[in-house]
Amino acid sequence: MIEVRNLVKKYGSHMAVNHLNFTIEKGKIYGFLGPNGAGKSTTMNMITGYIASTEGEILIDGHNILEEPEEAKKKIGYLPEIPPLYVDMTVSEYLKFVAELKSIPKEKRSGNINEVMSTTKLQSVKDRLIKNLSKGYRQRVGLAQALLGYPEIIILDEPTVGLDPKQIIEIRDLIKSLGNKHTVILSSHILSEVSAVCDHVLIIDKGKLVASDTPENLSKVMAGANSLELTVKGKEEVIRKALDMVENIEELVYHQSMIKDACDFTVKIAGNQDMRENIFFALAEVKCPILKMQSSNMSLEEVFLKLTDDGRSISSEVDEMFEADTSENLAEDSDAESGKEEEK
Ligand SMILES: Nc1ncnc2c1ncn2[C@@H]1O[C@H](COP(=O)(O)OP(=O)(O)OP(=O)(O)O)[C@@H](O)[C@H]1O
Repeated sequence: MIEVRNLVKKYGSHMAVNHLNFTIEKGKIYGFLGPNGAGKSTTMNMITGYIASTEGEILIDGHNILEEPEEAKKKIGYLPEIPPLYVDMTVSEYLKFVAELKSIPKEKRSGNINEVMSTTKLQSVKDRLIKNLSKGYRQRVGLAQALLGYPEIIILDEPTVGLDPKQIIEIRDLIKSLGNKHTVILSSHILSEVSAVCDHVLIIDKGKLVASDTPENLSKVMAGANSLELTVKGKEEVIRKALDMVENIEELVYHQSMIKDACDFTVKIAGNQDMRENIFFALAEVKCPILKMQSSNMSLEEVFLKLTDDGRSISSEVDEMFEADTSENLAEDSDAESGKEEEK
């Protein structure tokens, strides 16, 4: 669907994007994760044809974004970090305007506008001026404009920044539902967002791709091995003997358990094999009940911190921003929803 080959963007001598290579497959939700200044927006702006690359190429369904921009851009709906809204228009006036800009045939415009307003739940505010809407609703208007024209690919740059927790959940649910019909690329520096929404994660740091995998695999691979924490009732020798018979177990480390007559073990498993069922049956056979079995993979947050130098400072920065935004937007939104806004 999207091929990014050897992509470079230089601002003077500063390398904002440093030889990126990746492929985006159809029908998945991709998370583009990285600290501030990692090069996420620059990459998205190149994929959508907003800015030109210094080197390399981007193919959208086989069309080079610089050589065949019309064909390539038709396939993309883009919500930039700051949505390009005309705030003196009403929601429906603005969407009509965008539909015209996107050259959607006249007879299809109102049908398509109604559809995207229904997807983004904008009907109740369709005659409001955009400048009088809360941040959450403005973001939905931005999403609606990206969805007009049925683009196959939807690119969203930090779509939940500045929203309150309720709005964040709504926008995330909306993004998940978009994944049924579209290929979605979502940039974010919020780790929980990426693991909650995305099928695949690309981690970028200082313009370079440092990881590309599913959130689950990233956690496993970074942990060095796939391992389980077990608490089992029974004698250490009996449990050991039973687990020794299970294939793919590389290492068995005993720990004293806090629970009476039980033993704790860390079990390291080869590769990405899921051995939980085999372990269950092996221990059932020797009548040693499992009291706890838990995967001890790294969280995506730990992976991110390990892969990027300044991950830790970024996370706390995000938390602080999030707290500040929350109170501000809750006030703003309660106005919008209770209909206290006056249109000027
Ligand atoms: N127009 C520009 N001129 C010069 N430098 C730029 C320009 N745009 C971006 N940069 C630099 O390129 C690097 C990547 O910026 P970019 O905005 O792509 O990062 P980002 O990952 O999207 O960060 P953020 O999450 O803060 O938006 C940064 O060092 C930034 O300062």
